[in-house]
Amino acid sequence: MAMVLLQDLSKSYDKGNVKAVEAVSLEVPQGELFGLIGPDGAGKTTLFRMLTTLLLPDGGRATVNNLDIVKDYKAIRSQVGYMPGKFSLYQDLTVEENLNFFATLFGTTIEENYHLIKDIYQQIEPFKNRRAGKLSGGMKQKLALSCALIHKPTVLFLDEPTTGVDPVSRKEFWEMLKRLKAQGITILVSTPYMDEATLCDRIALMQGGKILAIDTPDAIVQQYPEKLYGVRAAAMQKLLLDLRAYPNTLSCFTFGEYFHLSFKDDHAGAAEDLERYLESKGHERIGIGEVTPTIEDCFIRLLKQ
Ligand SMILES: Nc1ncnc2c1ncn2[C@@H]1O[C@H](COP(=O)(O)OP(=O)(O)OP(=O)(O)O)[C@@H](O)[C@H]1O
Repeated sequence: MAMVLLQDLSKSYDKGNVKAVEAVSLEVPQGELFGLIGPDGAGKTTLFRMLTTLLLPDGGRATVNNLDIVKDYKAIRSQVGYMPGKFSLYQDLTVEENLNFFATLFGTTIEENYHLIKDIYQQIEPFKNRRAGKLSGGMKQKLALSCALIHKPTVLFLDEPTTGVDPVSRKEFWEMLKRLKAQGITILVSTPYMDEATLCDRIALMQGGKILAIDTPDAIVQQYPEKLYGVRAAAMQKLLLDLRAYPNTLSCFTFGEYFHLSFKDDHAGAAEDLERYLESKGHERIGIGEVTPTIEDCFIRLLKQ
């Protein structure tokens, strides 16, 4: 069963001048951990705000647990958990007061659903009398997730939950998400971090309000159509110019300490031909080797199409 269903969902701002979400269609089955991957401004927040009924769409339709996001907004609000991108809890309330507040708002108590948040909340419980505004980034994130979970939602929307959080807390956070998924909660999570894409069951790559690709992370990577090579040399700036000028270069972009390159004609010996060309241009310490594409490579390729 589709727990979240979007059909041509659209939203624009500034009298239609900014198309934040453009005719997005997708389906998330019950119990899936679904990732919305895209850079700042891709439209992730707008999409989440429509699905959590905080913003009205201006085109298309969507349902959450078979409830219409416009007509059935009240019912949806009691069923979904939402962790907005910006820290949205009450900074002057303590950890426990914040959690109590959200529990009361949804007509429940901390005790009733403690089992759901136990794993997460236990880690911040020693600081339960501390004001939320005085917590570290990782602790704020755990409190926000506890508050989003306290009413036992069927669907959880997490907008960039790991942005600005240290790598250890990020890893812990994804482990928590896996445990929540195991309890049958459907999770939609957005992130600008490509490495987190591989932790999702399926992902949608989003840019400029549109979905560029949607599939499992493995399938997206396997669909990369060309062989990809990592290239480096002593003078990287000159290398980029020379690689771009090389007649057999199909695409070339910066990737960590390398340039990732694919050939127009990837014949046997194409890499050796390139090496000779670079030597003729005076390059030293040249390294060329085939690399396995990552989600980030796929994203960059889609953006250039
Ligand atoms: N209230 C608004 N008024 C006008 N334009 C807006 C408004 N909110 C968002 N936008 C624009 O809509 C587009 C999508 O923004 P959105 O916040 O949904 O993207 P995002 O992927 O969540 O990125 P971010 O992480 O920066 O929030 C951007 O071009 C943004 O500038």
